[in-house]
Amino acid sequence: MEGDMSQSFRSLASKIVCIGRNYKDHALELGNAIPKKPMLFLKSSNAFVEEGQPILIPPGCQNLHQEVELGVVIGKKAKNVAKNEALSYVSGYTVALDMTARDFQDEAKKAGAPWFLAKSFDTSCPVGTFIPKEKINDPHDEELYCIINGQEKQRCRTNVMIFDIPTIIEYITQFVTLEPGDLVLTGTPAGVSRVNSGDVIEFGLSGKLQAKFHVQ
Ligand SMILES: O=C(O)/C=C/C(=O)CC(=O)C(=O)O
Ligand SMILES: [Mg+2]
Repeated sequence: MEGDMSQSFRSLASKIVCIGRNYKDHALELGNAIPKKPMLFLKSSNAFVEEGQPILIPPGCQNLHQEVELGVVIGKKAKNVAKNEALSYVSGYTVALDMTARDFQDEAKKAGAPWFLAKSFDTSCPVGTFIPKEKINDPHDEELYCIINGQEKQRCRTNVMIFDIPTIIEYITQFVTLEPGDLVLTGTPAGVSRVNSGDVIEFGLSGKLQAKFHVQ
């Protein structure tokens, strides 16, 4: 299973479960309260794009933001998984952008409506390469970064996540079965910003993964 996933896990990524407000500084930069339990939303598989494909700005969006996030790739079917076993369901990691149409999201928040269009439009999840779990000793001791047009926007260690990966997997699998190839995005640190047509976004995990995407 894990060997098969070393080149690309695109065809396996049937769903992308995202955690929101999982870094205190990001929750605060958008004026949100610190969550008491993981906050979940979903991106559909059409959001997934790999290097070489452009990031598209959805029609009418005036404020598209990048959010760099550590991605957890699920290796086997997971339902009602206990925290102490959760990492055995992980086949590896990646880094992704949770592209967010912030103006659509603000409108949805005001209306008490779902974030679907803000978060799950085509190309809203650019994803780097797959890193087998053996190459990451501790996913909570890594550094995420994001650079736009050569200017650093986000850099943060993963140890400051509010809910760690075992807690996230235990929580999700009480409600939703995770399948092999599913991707769990663990939330973004502070530094989200507006991106525009023509921008070049480079992001990754220091020393382990680098990815580059163009905004069309
Ligand atoms: O509540 C908001 O205004 C925005 C929240 C997010 O977009 C949450 C995330 O996707 C995240 O924290 O990574
Ligand atoms: Mg996010």
